[in-house]
Parts: sequence; C-alpha cells; structure tokens
Amino acid sequence: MGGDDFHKGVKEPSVKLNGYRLRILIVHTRWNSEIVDPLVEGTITALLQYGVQRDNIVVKDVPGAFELPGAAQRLIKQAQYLSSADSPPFNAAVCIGVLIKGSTMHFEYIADATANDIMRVGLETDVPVIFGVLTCLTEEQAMQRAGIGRNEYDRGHNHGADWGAAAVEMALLQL
Ligand SMILES: Nc1c(NC[C@H](O)[C@H](O)[C@H](O)CO)[nH]c(=O)[nH]c1=O
Ligand SMILES: CC(=O)[C@@H](O)COP(=O)(O)O
Repeated sequence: MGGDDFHKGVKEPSVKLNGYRLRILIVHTRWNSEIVDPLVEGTITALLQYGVQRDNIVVKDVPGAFELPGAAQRLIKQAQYLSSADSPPFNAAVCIGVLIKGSTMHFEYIADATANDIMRVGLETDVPVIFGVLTCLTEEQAMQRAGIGRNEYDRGHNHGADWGAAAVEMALLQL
C-alpha cells in the first residue's frame, strides 16, 4: 500500500434495532473542532440510519481528548444512577476527538492515557464505549479520516460512520 492509504471503513454489520429504543451518548472534544465536528455529524448520521431516535442521542463536549474518559464515565454512571422510564441509562457511548502530533511527547502521553482509559470506562460501567479518537501525525491525515481531505477527488472516509455503526452493534449485544 503506497502513500497514506487510509482506512476505508469497516464492513458494515447487518444489525437491526427490531423496535429497541437505544439511548446513545456522544462525548466530543472542542480541540480541533474543525475536524471533530464532521466526525460527530458522521456518527449521528449513522446512528439515525440505524434507527436510533435523535432525541435518544445525547451530545456533550469537553476541552480535549484527555478529558474524554472521565466525562464519559461520569455521564454514564449518572444516567445509571438516575435511571427512570423517561431517562433510561445509555446503551452505548462514543468518545470523539482528534490528536495531532506536535513537536513534543505530549501526543504520545495523551493518546496512550486516553485510549486505555476509554477502554477501562467501558469495562467498568459495562456500557460499550467506542474509541472515536483519531491519532494522526498530520492535519491532512485527520481531515481524510473525517471525510474532509484536501484532495477534491478523494476527500477520504468519515470514520464517524463506523463509530456509529459500532455503537449500535455493541449496544444490541448488551440487550
Ligand atoms: N494537543 C491536543 C490536545 N491537548 C489537550 C489535552 O487533551 C487536554 O485537554 C489538556 O492537556 C488539559 O487536560 N487535545 C486534543 O484533543 N487534541 C490535541 O491535538
Ligand atoms: C497532541 C498534542 O498535545 C500536541 O498537539 C501538542 O503539541 P506539542 O507537542 O508541539 O506541544
């Protein structure tokens, strides 16, 4: 594979909601918002295509990727504690951010901590938490993975579509 052949997206699962009303949490960063925002939209679009109702998609924002796991944990546990017929717990969550390598080791430390803690939150809460954090060496790499690449003939693939599909599939596994 030559050049920066980026991931074209996972083969979509053949999941069907079959009447289930899923409630999905999206936590996204404000860092690199010009790339994060299309990823959030791609995730929401995928969730809607799979039959999730828009009022069952809760979207919250945090400063940066390092804050994603803590916010997801607090919001998931809060929903579990305050669970009611009108406000059921979340069936899945998606943490969305974009890390772009700078000139120090900051990138590596945040990427490692964020990835490990997002995994931990999912395991500890028993709510699937999808890892929607791009860890890129250049801005163009990130833009291509948000479907907004500078190449007018190939803008890339919006990974939000994969994350939304994964959230639905993993949520149904929990039912
Ligand atoms: N450089 C990037 C950051 N850095 C900020 C941290 O995530 C965090 O908000 C700060 O260290 C305060 O705890 N965040 C990103 O999401 N993307 C970056 O490229
Ligand atoms: C991912 C980061 O924290 C990075 O953008 C910060 O840049 P730098 O390493 O040049 O401080």
